[in-house]
Amino acid sequence: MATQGQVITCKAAVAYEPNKPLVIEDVQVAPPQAGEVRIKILFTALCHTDAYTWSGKDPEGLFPCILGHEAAGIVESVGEGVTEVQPGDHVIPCYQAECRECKFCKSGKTNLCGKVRTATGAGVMMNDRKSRFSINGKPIYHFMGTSTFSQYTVVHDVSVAKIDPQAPLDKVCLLGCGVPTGLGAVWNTAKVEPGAIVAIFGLGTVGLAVAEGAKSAGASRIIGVDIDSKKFDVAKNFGVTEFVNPKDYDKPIQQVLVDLTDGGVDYSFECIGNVSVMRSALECCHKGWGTSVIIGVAASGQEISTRPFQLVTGRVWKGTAFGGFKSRSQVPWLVDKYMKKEIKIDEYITHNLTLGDINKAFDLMHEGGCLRCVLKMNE
Ligand SMILES: NC(=O)C1=CN([C@@H]2O[C@H](COP(=O)(O)OP(=O)(O)OC[C@H]3O[C@@H](n4cnc5c(N)ncnc54)[C@H](O)[C@@H]3O)[C@@H](O)[C@H]2O)C=CC1
Ligand SMILES: N[C@@H](CCC(=O)N[C@@H](CSC=O)C(=O)NCC(=O)O)C(=O)O
Ligand SMILES: [Zn+2]
Ligand SMILES: [Zn+2]
Repeated sequence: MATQGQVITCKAAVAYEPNKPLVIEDVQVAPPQAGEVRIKILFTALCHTDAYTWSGKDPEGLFPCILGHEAAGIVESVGEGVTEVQPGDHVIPCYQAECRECKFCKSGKTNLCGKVRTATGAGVMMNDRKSRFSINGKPIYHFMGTSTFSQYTVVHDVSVAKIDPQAPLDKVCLLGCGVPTGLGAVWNTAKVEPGAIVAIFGLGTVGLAVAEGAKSAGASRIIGVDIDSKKFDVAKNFGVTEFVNPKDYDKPIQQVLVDLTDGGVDYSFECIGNVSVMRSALECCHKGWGTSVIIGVAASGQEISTRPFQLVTGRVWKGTAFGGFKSRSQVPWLVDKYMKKEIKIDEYITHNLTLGDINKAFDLMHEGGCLRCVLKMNE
């Protein structure tokens, strides 16, 4: 193939500084080294975690960088020793790696993987602790080990899920982050059982995927909590059965939920990234067994708190990354579930734009009507 082993120059959206508009640049993408894969990204969506890092509030945020982590594409070339994918394979880059060899992967207790995490947190590749992206010789940092706001990216081989080539890449790109996170928070982390009462704080893509997961798990009541009442209509289509807007009440929202549910919910999910709401989500849980799962990402310096008595009396506080899914093993399974119409994806896509419109896409994200905006990379 003509580009194998060559530097590729392509378009990418570069974040030079926190909160300054992204700039579409000609970026040089070096060939993959041993254990690395270069991917032609065809579609990427935007996630709120991209906006979070761009805001400057992420302690791991490095600039200049190429953000993006919810995407799909085709393998362009592979480095030495890469055996599980080859050029032409359809893939989803996975910010949560799965090496199957490290202490985390072998524990059977977590989907976190330790193999490349220090490198991805430092915006570089593990082999030489350098970036594969540059502009006229000046390095540009990677982000989350994925950097999908580029027409080509280089990732570690442990961060690539090979998927059904029949799957539409403009849809299954969403399986790179938000939808699996919500579904997995219910199925893997909380393990919601039939009949359970569930409260969901925040009805964006992640919260709606929690609702979808809770409905399929057989929850009897799914209570959506959001300060934007416009979210309620769309949330019904994902399984939410009741709605509560904290702005409509004078008392703390946890008390409202305890009163509505004869003592509290069985499971709650925080899908916002607000530490005060995280407290409410824990404290609306039923004494003795209620479990609250933190999904939202809170800014650097933020801390959670509650009276220890809340835990002494049986409530459980948990968190989840990528919904507890093992990425390389289970993303292909999620793609298959979508192909069999067992999970939704299309319904989360409210906007379609191109890479050149990326700043507009971020503006849309901050407006209430946008769930996921998918960018076509090659226009
Ligand atoms: N743990 C993980 O693996 C992952 C975490 N995330 C995080 O999950 C969070 C949610 O992501 P999205 O659904 O994409 O965000 P989103 O911004 O689309 O949704 C958040 C929702 O919360 C609502 N909201 C805001 N403040 C509120 C309040 N005080 N009370 C009630 N509702 C409130 C908003 O109206 C909105 O509907 C983000 O923090 C994101 O960074 C996202 C993906 C993976
Ligand atoms: N660098 C951030 C980390 C934020 C975070 O918790 N990220 C989630 C994924 S959010 C996706 O949209 C995650 O998987 N965390 C586990 C991990 O290993 O990063 C910060 O420090 O706040
Ligand atoms: Zn994300
Ligand atoms: Zn591992």
